[in-house]
Amino acid sequence: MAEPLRIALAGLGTVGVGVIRLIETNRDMIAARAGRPIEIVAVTARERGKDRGVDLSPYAWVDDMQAMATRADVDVVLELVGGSDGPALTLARAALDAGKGFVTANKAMVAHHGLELAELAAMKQAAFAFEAAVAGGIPVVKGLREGTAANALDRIYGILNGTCNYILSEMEQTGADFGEMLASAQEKGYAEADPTFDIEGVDAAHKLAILAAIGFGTRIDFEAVRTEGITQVRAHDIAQADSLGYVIRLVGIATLSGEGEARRLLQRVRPCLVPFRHPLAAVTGPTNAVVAEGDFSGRLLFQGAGAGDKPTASAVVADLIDIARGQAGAPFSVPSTSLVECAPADPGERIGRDYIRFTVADRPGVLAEITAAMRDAGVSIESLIQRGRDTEGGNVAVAMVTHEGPEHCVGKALDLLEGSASLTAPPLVMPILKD
Ligand SMILES: NC(=O)C1=CN([C@@H]2O[C@H](COP(=O)(O)OP(=O)(O)OC[C@H]3O[C@@H](n4cnc5c(N)ncnc54)[C@H](O)[C@@H]3O)[C@@H](O)[C@H]2O)C=CC1
Ligand SMILES: N[C@@H](CC=O)C(=O)O
Ligand code: NA
Repeated sequence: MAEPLRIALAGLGTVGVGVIRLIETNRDMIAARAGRPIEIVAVTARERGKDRGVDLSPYAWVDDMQAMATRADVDVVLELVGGSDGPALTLARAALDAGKGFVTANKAMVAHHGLELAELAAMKQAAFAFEAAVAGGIPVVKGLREGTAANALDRIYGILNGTCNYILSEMEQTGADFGEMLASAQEKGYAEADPTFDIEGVDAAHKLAILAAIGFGTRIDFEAVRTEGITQVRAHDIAQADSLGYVIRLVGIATLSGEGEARRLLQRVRPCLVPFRHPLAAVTGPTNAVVAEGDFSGRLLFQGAGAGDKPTASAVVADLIDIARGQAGAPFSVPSTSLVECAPADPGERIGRDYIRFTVADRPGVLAEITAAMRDAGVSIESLIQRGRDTEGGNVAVAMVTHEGPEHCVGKALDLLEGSASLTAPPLVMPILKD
């Protein structure tokens, strides 16, 4: 058998321990498929003595994480620490600069610095891979990079955050409370170290920016992703959506439009109403799903576990196997210097239907004021639902569904209502996902 591929592993949390277990469990099979053994030689984390439920004695313990980058007995540095900058980024730069392969699950770092790292990797002829960074165990980076390589794509969208999907689908199915489900997602190892990245949509935005670059051949533009999380979604919205034939999911959508100079990229992460019949409606728990529409392939659906130790480890080790086989390839499908700039699209130009939830004072004339604002802004109302007298403090929730129209009209209507004494809380707008 050929020489082993020697790994230095930084980070022994949910994913790091998952990788150790996977390599130990499937050692012989992995060696056979990779054509050579994959061996962890050195590990590091914050606390040396912590019981992680795995035996670390076969591996050298390294106190200084950065020292891993230059060890002579290491071929690939595996970063499972997290954080867009700081020690993870320093390690990435040092490892690639030293000509080591570099594998990471760190979407925050790839979204912010992926192009720089890809350029460094190309210069040093070193492998750089991050399958686990997008949609955990789903081979969607590989799927887009290789499987759809012959297609022009104009829309990539999906459920990209396991924590949010777990929270929303549990709230929907069991009536569970948001905070309780977030704590449960953290306990199960789905959430980021800072879970606001999950619930505010930032984690999904990191992943969407990476997918857009791979699928469209555009330079990563994380700053242009318009991001809303799920913290404003109430049990009432979930129940209302259900009565209308929808579930609520946090969806990331990247759309490429126009040609040449007029080419525009719209990247958004938002809670959306998903029709029961749409494949994304059946995606529950920490599962992720990505839809890519190719001009020849048609609609492709990639679905699987988006978070958790085992699925994420599966994606990490798949990257290591590719490197062992000498098949790592260009991380963004084309050399990073060939990725093109694409200006952001105006979200107001989106044509679609929206769900709008108003929280209003329970008194006469309020609905007339809302519908007048809609009329004046050119928004056509498909349905308006106020069921009974609600909740706290004399407030009532009113749900509206619009007919298809330009999004800027909805924005104008909300501007007209801004400051109205009838509205006791800011409205929540959620688009209705098209089939
Ligand atoms: N948990 C999941 O389901 C998934 C996580 N990821 C990504 O994988 C990476 C790791 O995530 P988890 O394993 O969940 O995190 P974790 O918080 O469970 O583990 C992080 C590990 O890094 C170590 N660490 C942190 N800062 C360090 C430092 N300055 N020096 C040395 N060690 C340090 C910690 O001691 C810990 O062992 C993150 O980038 C995350 O976004 C990606 C896909 C799924
Ligand atoms: N926190 C992330 C983990 C995987 O990327 C999620 O919940 O999806
Ligand atoms: Na993946």
